[in-house]
Formats: sequence, structure tokens, C-alpha cells
Amino acid sequence: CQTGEVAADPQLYDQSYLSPVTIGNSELMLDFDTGSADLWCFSTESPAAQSAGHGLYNPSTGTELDGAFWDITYGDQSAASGNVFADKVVVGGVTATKQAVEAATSVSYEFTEDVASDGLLGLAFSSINTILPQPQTTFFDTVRNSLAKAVFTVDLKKGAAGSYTFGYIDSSKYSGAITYVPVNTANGFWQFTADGYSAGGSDSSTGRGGVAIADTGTSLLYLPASVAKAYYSGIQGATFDFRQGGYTIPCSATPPDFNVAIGGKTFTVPGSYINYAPLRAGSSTCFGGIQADTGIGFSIFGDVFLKAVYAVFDDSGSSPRLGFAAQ
Ligand SMILES: O[C@H]1CN[C@@H](c2nc(-c3ccc(C(F)(F)F)cc3)no2)C1
Repeated sequence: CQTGEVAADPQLYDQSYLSPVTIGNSELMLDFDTGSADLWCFSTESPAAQSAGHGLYNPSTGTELDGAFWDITYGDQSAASGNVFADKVVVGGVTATKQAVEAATSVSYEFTEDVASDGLLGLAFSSINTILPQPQTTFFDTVRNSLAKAVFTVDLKKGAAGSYTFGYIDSSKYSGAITYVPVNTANGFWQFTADGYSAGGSDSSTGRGGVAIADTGTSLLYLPASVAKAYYSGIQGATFDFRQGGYTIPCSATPPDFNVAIGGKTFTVPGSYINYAPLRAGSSTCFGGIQADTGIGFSIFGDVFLKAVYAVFDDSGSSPRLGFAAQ
């Protein structure tokens, strides 16, 4: 029965979190993403112009999956593609002996420029794995039956190292009870329903809840436009800046705390988490950590929310469920 823990290291402004993963005989830093289901990495097959500065997977230790290829596009339209090898993957001591490792033969410039990241480790449901002609399992699905308990947990923090655990829940990492809600896997995401939102101490709701996904690979918290609008209406100097593509606030602002009701419990995102980052170094205007989910089709509970809670991704029962507890 395997269990393991690995650090989640924050990048600048907590834009993403990277964790060490051993693939074959390379240790790479991967972005764990509960919103996608491909484990891919820069490789010795990637063009040098695209992979400069990145750790590389050398497929010589693996066995090529003949005729298999992959091609993925993320929410921000960044993309990567390549071929596939079965190889040993170890995360925090948890070992998958024949994990589908997707070696990149092409990546978009956003990945090339993100030099700290050597690729992604998808933790959504394997139904949305992009490998053709035959989709393969995520790392979690590959090791699931060998884990002490078929769960992984997410403990991200603001500006500090957090952790992912596989196979167990660490009661020292949260306070109070864990509130569980059912997950709808139809779209391949850890999708749940939020009950409602409110700002500050007020119980005046900023709006009914709705369908949402828990997504460690998204930096911010994307909510119904009416909720985002109501939230920022309470901040002096807040504005929707079309050029920046979202709400901005003065970096000197102290935004109100933001409350989310899930499963009948209220979870609070400290207002400081919503003063996300200067538009560019030295700017006195900051980008808001809450943005409108217009056009996405559901809300996205990204890192701005997840770093305020302890989250349990539980596939140990008859149907998957998500658990949340205060950190
Ligand atoms: O697709 C959805 C699934 N989860 C979200 C996600 N987005 C990325 C991503 C990571 C790194 C980059 C880049 F380095 F800047 F290129 C871009 C996007 N990873 O997960 C959105």
C-alpha cells in the first residue's frame, strides 16, 4: 500500500506551483494540474530552441507506445504535442512502473518561456487524456489501486511551499471537519456545485452558486460575472480594464474577504489573496484574484481559492467526491 507526499513550490506571485517528479532517470519539476489529464514533459526530442533552460526527459529509459501521439491545448490557448513512452514515474515515493509519459516534440512559446516548469502532471479524469488512438491513464489512475486509500490531497499556500499527498489524508494539515460534496465526472473535471458567495463580514450574498471545477493549474478564481461585479463594487478604485482583460484594483487596496458556501459550510478567501499581482513590475495597479468566468461555461476554483483550504480529491468510494476543510 503506497503513500507519498511531495512539495508544491510556488512560482512568482503563486502563478503556478511546481513539484519534483522522477521520470526514468531524470528529476523534473512539473506543474500538477487537476484540470487536465496528460503527464507531459520537455524531452531530448524537443527542438533545442523550444526547450532551452528546461529539464529534459530522455526516453531511452522508456518503451515507446508505437503509433501513439498526443496534442493538448490549455485554457489560455497554450499548447504542446508529441509522442508517448511507458516509463517509471515516482512522485513523493509513490511509484508507477509503466506510466504513459508524453514526451514533447513541440510546445508553444508560453511553455518555452516558463523556464521553471519542465511540463505538467494531469490529475483530472483519464477520460480527457489526449493520447490517440488509445487514451492512457493519469498518474493517479495508474497507481490508484496500489494506494492505501484512493485519494490525493492538495495543500497549496500563499507565497510558501505547500504539498500534495497521495494515498492518505493528513489531519495535521487542516482544522475542523472536512466537508464533502459529490463530483460530476461527465466533463472529465473534478466538477462540483458551489452554493453561494458573499463578501466581507456581510451575509448579503453576492449571488447564487453554480457549477465549478477545482483546478490547481489555474492561478485565479473565476466566478459568475454578477458575483465578480458585486465583489469589486465594494473596492475603491476597482475597475474592469478591457485592455488588461479583467478587473484591476489599486495595489494599495485591502480587498474584503470572500466567502464561498460549499456543502453547507462557508470557506473564506482572505482579501489579501485577491490583491493578486502588479500588472507589471513596479506598477501600482494590481490584477484582481477574482475574475469573471464569462465564456468558460463553469466557474474555476483555481489557486487563489485552493491556497485558502485543504482539498481532498477522493476516488475511493462508489463515486468520486471532493472534500474541503479550513487550513
Ligand atoms: O486548461 C485548463 C486546465 N488547468 C488550467 C491549466 N493551465 C495550465 C498552464 C500551465 C502553464 C502554461 C504556460 F507555461 F504558461 F504555458 C499555460 C497553461 N495548466 O493548467 C487550465
